[in-house]
Amino acid sequence: MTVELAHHLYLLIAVLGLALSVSYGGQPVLCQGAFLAVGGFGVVHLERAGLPLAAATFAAAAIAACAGYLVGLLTARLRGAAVALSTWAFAWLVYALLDAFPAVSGGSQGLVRPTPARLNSPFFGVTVTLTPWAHVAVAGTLCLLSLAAVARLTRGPAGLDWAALREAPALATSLGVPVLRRRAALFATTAALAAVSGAGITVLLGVAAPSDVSPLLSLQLFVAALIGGTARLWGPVLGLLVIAMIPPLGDALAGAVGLPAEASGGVLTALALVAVPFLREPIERLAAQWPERAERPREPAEHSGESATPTASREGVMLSAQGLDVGIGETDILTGVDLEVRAGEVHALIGPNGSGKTTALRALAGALRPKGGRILLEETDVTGAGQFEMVRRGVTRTFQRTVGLERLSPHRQVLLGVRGGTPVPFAAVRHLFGSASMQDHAAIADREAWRALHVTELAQRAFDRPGTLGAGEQRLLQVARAVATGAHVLLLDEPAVGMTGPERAALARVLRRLAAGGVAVLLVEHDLALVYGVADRITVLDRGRVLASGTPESTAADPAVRRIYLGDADPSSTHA
Ligand SMILES: Nc1ncnc2c1ncn2[C@@H]1O[C@H](COP(=O)(O)OP(=O)(O)OP(=O)(O)O)[C@@H](O)[C@H]1O
Repeated sequence: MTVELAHHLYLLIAVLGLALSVSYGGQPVLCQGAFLAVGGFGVVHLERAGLPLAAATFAAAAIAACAGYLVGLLTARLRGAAVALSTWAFAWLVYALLDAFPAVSGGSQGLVRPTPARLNSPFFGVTVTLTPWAHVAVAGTLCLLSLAAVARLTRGPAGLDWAALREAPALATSLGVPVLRRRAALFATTAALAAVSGAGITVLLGVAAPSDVSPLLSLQLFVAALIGGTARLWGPVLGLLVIAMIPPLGDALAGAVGLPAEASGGVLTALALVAVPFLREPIERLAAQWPERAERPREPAEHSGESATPTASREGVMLSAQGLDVGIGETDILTGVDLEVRAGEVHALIGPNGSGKTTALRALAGALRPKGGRILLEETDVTGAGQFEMVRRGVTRTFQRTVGLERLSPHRQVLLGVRGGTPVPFAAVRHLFGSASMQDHAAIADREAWRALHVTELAQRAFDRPGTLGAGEQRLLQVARAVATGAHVLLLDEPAVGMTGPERAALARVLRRLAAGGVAVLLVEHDLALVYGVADRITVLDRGRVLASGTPESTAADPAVRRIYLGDADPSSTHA
């Protein structure tokens, strides 16, 4: 009974680790058993090589972390079923390798090590005999430490990344968060915790056997992580309780219908997997009642006012496209587009549906690689630089559709923008250990967030539940997140969609305020009354080519614009 309890607590460590990738990384990882194997077999081999138990466990976890990081990088671009299949294949590969190399795995009997184990502390000269109760204490402490670490990380910079990875990876990328590396780092942590779990179980049972780390175990751990897939800390605990029920239920089933125990365990795991969507929905509904908690910082006094605008430090042309050709697949979308966006100006990009405005924005933001032409940021050629690089250089875009992070307060969402725009090395680890310098960084990030909230007139809503924000406020929040990256160039895709009249007026004020602060704003918009009310310069696109470009007056008077695009009406009085 005590051994079983310790066994389950060790497994809980693996489930907690897996929940990081599944719930936070949004990746259905099906190879946790393989990393348990790294820990289980690794610790025996490393001990045989002369390492003390604690060092052997640490080294096995480090090896698993490296392997996890690699697998994480390989699978980070994949989504959904592709991740599940590739990690499932990895689980089988490791299982097959254990079978193929009995020198490593000890064959079907496994590798035996002496039990009970002893832990020697070189510092205090203490020796602890790892009896089953000692294992319960060790495993329980590790579980509590893992839970506490995850809880602390969730409230810090890592929590922001995780929320974005889980709910809106495309948004995270557009804000400069390195999504692939973050997923790989989560995967590495997942693998390291599995290895600790595997090492603990091997030491507890005195044997590491291939049959104990089969792909079925990976599936069971996945089900456990999935049941609590709402990224709540109690989720994995609940999941493990379900998993703990499988062996006794499997035995009962085996007895009742005469199935082999292994097969009935598999049947029950499959049933649990099928039941997960039905279990998850009520759990998620319950979890959604509590938005993610974070420290609720007070607004710094010097930023509680209208005057909070970006600093006007640059002038002249900030971003320009020269003869830009962009295609998607075989289709040419933009041909020879020239465009100049100046510091301190709102430059509107207008044109009929499908004329290529969003495509131009995506290319300028680094989300699409142009087929021809150049993109210059001030004097620097940035053609082909990716989104990540462009955000670092001060160019950020918003999306045409509203993308929200439903569990993060507006303040935290804006902090995500700050985090993407001005990354702090090893921020998550430094936050975890309460580094003093991290507190300074946090204070700076907080000031930036408040600045962005004030510029966009959202400061009053900073801590409200995102779901209570109106459609227009959600659009402004998109702008606020982009502003928070510290962008000198903002590429805004139809920010007025869904806005009421007063909200449009607020948006116009926000755009003028940003320009007055020195930001170069490229505004894609169909609301021509708004455009002609705020723009300093207008470029009209038609079928992927520039039809006209100049001041609002000159484009409004341009016969080609009137005739071809606006049907002879005066564009400045038109709502499209
Ligand atoms: N992923 C894609 N694959 C193929 N064609 C695409 C893709 N995205 C856009 N297009 C095509 O490129 C053209 C330009 O689209 P784009 O969204 O840039 O236009 P737009 O001017 O922003 O339109 P709207 O005002 O309706 O948003 C359209 O004909 C569209 O069908």
